[in-house]
Amino acid sequence: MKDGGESKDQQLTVALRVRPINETELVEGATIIAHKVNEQMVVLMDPMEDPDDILRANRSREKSYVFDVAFDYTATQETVYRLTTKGLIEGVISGYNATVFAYGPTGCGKTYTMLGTDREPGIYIRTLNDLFKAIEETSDDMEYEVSMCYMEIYNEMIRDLLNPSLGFLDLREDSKGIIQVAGITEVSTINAKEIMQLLMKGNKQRTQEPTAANKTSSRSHAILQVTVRQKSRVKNITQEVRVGRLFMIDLAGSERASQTQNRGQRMKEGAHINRSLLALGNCINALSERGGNKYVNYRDSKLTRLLKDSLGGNSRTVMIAHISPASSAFEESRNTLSYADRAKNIKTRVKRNLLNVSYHIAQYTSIIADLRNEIHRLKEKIDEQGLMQMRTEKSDIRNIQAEVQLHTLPYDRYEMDQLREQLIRAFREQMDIRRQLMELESNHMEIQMETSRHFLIIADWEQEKNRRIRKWRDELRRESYVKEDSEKDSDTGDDQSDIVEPPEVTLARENIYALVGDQSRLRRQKVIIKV
Ligand SMILES: Nc1ncnc2c1ncn2[C@@H]1O[C@H](COP(=O)(O)OP(=O)(O)OP(=O)(O)O)[C@@H](O)[C@H]1O
Repeated sequence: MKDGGESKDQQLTVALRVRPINETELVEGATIIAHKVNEQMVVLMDPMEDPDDILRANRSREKSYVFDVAFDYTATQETVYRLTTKGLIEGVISGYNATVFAYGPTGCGKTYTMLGTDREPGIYIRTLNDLFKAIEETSDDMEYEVSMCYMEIYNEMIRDLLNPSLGFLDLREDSKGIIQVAGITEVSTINAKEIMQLLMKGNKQRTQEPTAANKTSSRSHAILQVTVRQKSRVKNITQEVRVGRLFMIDLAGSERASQTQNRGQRMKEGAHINRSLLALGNCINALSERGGNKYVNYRDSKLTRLLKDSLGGNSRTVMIAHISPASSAFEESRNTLSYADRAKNIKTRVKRNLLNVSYHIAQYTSIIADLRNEIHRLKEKIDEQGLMQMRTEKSDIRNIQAEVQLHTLPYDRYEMDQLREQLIRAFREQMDIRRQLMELESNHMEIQMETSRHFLIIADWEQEKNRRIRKWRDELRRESYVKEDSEKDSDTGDDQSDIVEPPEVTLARENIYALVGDQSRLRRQKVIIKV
């Protein structure tokens, strides 16, 4: 894998979604304390504020937070998707990495945003639908391979949600520094309905248990990873493969263990969930430090190891923070808001992932043969146009072919490099001939059109002149009947010398003369082009 050259700093995008207040909260007598003020701002009121408390009287009752985008209970799944994730798709199919993760306390709508329901599908399915559409639109020139895997991290262990029987899987770092889950099932279907079924089925495999805050609380972090490999259909010396990876993550609830009244197993989970989230928080803290000098420890948890590229490295990343609007959730909402607020300072450096796949020697030979044919065809075309014989003895292509025939496998690196260089030269020459030929053809056509236009002006004039002469003769004949003999002797005028050629016709004659000159110059230029 190498740098794609284009690399730029990118701020982590932070969105906030405030879900609708629910029945339980209303029954408990909660009031709404989180309000969306405009497209980016949310205000959180402190429900404990007592107007009679003199000590606190001077403190503000509310705190406002500004994010890249803010949603409240009126936002549809489509709007949330469009304003957070849709814009990442183009990058992913062009070889950039992207990550979207849902963060927030339990029961605040993370799974609703990411997976959604059959009737209100979330970000996963909308992204995949648009991704396949975008691929279809460009698949005339490009060849794509899409694969997906769906996993959970539960108690610091990784499980395959598409095939849980595989047991616990390990994280591995490959030679290019990319973190992979060893042995995970990769699916490569592009049927959106099938994918939704797979995800729904996979989500049922997620470790879910009721907590005091959510009846079907997801105790794990769920990760949907989509890999798009793209290569051009046009044959070239080196085949460039672009690899874009998209992570869509539904994190486990960020609540404190004590708040969900969890004991025993739930407490242990809480500790593990919090270990991952704590590590995530520490990474976010370190990354958001101005100046960026602080050491970032990704190795503290599986989640941060997997998200290393997404947070601090090569990825466009979107965080969607979730809160409840209820007064009973004030503490959690405030924590979530300040966590999300800090994340706004994170910058990532995005680069396109390029992979160069060199052709095998047999393919080089076949490219050389193709090139030879192409050059031969071009030479014939130039000959057809009445050009001189092309100088072929010195053709680089022949030298290349001679080289190829001379050497048999195995090729060492030096020889391969030389061949590659010669091929590139031959490509350039071929392009140059094409370009010159096209220019000549277009000049030739222009001259022909110009000449025809001038000939038309002259032909029109000749017609007009003949018409005038005929008219003059008719008049003369008529007059000769009625006029006396004496008059017959009088001056009849000079028929043709009276008809003066208009200046545009004279100009057309001059232009034709000049164009003939141009044509012979063009012919001389064509002669100069030699392969
Ligand atoms: N924007 C919303 N509109 C309508 N219903 C919502 C919305 N957000 C959440 N809900 C509902 O609230 C409940 C809890 O949401 P969800 O399961 O998505 O929370 P969660 O944050 O994923 O919780 P956990 O961390 O425990 O898994 C669900 O019944 C869900 O349908």
